[in-house]
Amino acid sequence: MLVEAMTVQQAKAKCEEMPECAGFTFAGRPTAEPVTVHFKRAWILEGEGWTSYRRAARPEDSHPAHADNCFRRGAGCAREAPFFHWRSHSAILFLHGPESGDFSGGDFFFTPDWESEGAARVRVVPKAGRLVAFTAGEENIHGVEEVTNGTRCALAIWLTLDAELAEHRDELRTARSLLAAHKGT
Ligand SMILES: O=C(O)CCC(=O)C(=O)O
Ligand SMILES: [Fe+2]
Repeated sequence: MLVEAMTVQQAKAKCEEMPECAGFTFAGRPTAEPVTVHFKRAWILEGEGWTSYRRAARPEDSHPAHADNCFRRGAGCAREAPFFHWRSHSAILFLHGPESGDFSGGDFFFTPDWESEGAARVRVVPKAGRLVAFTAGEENIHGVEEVTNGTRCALAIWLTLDAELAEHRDELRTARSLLAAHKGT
């Protein structure tokens, strides 16, 4: 896909930057000197006397890191339309876990910021009846790691402190009148 002279270190960085890069090869043995690097779209090895580097496949998150009441803007998070800026709290109720055999992977995670490495993540393994609850802002960037098999089900619950923006105001009204009726008894 591309042939260019550079060091192996530079080639690794360049391959990471190109979404289609599967790896690269060059003639000869590993060296710190610049070499003629052949970047590869597909991983087909042929010929002798070449050194090859294959790019490690990074698992894709099934639900990439996000916050529930703002959207990423640079290093920060903009709490404004068109996002669900009125959300104050979130809760995820897991309906099953990997032990059910319904799916593999799919750990819920919190991450300290948008770009953090996987090692910095705090994971919650889904399990039937387990609930994770948190404030909905940028202090709780979270997501779901790759579901590698099957179908994963969870119930997401979002709460707001702004009664005017609640999606189910009729439910609020019903709750209020039930409470009022209860107080009267
Ligand atoms: O499915 C999950 O565990 C989390 C889903 C989530 O974060 C969302 O829908 O905003
Ligand atoms: Fe979320």
